[in-house]
Amino acid sequence: MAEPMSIEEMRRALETLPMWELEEAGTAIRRDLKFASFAKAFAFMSEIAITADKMDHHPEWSNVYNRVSVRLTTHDAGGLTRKDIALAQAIDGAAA
Ligand SMILES: C[C@H](O)[C@H](O)[C@H]1CNC2=NC(N)=NC(=O)C2=N1
Repeated sequence: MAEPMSIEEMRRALETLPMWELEEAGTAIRRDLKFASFAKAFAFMSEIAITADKMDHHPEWSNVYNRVSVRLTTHDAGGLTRKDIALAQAIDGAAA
């Protein structure tokens, strides 16, 4: 099981993810995305759903029309782990 990250490790990882906000408790990160259309938002979610399932690491997310809100945390570890950072990087890559 992935271990929660140390504060220092988290700080360094988040420097590479400027679009993500760390929740106050320090146990999850969030990013809000906006797309040109519902179809584009849904295509993004479909792509990430496949990636996340391959990684066996799944986002908490919601979609309203062309917006997608994503929250990443590792439930098994009760906090942020390298798995969340890897999924955030995949999400940034798909949204670019
Ligand atoms: C059994 C399975 O590997 C686990 O339940 C995985 C599935 N996806 C997961 N996703 C997230 N975000 N956190 C987890 O702890 C987690 N655990």
